[in-house]
Amino acid sequence: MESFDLMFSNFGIFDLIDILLVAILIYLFYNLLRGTIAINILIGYLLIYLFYLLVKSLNMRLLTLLFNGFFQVGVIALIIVFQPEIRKFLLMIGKNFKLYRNEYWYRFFVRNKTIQREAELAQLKPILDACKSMQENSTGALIIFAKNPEEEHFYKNGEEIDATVSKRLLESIFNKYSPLHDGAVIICEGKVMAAACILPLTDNQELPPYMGLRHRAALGISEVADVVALVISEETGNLAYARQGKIKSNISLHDLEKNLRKDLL
Ligand SMILES: Nc1ncnc2c1ncn2[C@@H]1O[C@H](COP(=O)(O)OP(=O)(O)OP(=O)(O)O)[C@@H](O)[C@H]1O
Repeated sequence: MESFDLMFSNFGIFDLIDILLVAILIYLFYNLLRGTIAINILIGYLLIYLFYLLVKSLNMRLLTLLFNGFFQVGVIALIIVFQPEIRKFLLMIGKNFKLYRNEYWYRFFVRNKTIQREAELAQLKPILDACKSMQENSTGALIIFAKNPEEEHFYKNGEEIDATVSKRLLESIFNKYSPLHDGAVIICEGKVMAAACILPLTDNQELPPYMGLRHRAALGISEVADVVALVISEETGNLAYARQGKIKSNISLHDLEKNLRKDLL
């Protein structure tokens, strides 16, 4: 009881902040793992650890020795097993930091708002027009908006295009008779960089059944790269929008424009 009192007599504001920060980190990490098979791996690992504590307290030497060896390389094993999740986690932190040093303030304070709006609309118009027409014709499409072509390697497996974005170009690529219609188109800095790209699929198990491979590829790439992924469903013509490992389905063209403006421009 005395040691308990002693422990709390030293408890200060920084301890409270410390605990809060750890709780936030655990919550963020749990959020990343939720719905993926990684959460099952973590639960398995924790169960083995509990079993290890049990055999240790019962003084079962042979089993303790065995588990000791396992847990000595535990941290390295965890880093290897959770490598994709740790990567996503770091990416998430980096991205949020980047938000503060983008051109938001410059644009907000310095540039004339009308000119800015016109320029933004001009950039988005061919994409929005193509989406509208593909929606009406129920043409399936997967479009990735990348921010930095140098950083991203996921489109290297597709067909390099490097052409200015236009409505007709997007429609031609996703026309079901086009040899390039399968896979994703990558747009970066106003250019169609590549088409027919194969993207990593998400292993999220909470997706509704109507989200097939196209949606899984959109969500998958948004989990591992700083991109926006847009899906037009071939079956329903619905639009879905994925970013930072989250996907919103059935969004309107108006919401699409708003989101693209917010996330890309
Ligand atoms: N790994 C991948 N990377 C990029 N595109 C992919 C990938 N896997 C599948 N696709 C695309 O998704 C198409 C198949 O989509 P599927 O019908 O499974 O998806 P969906 O999410 O149900 O969408 P839809 O509502 O359009 O049917 C393929 O023809 C291909 O163009």
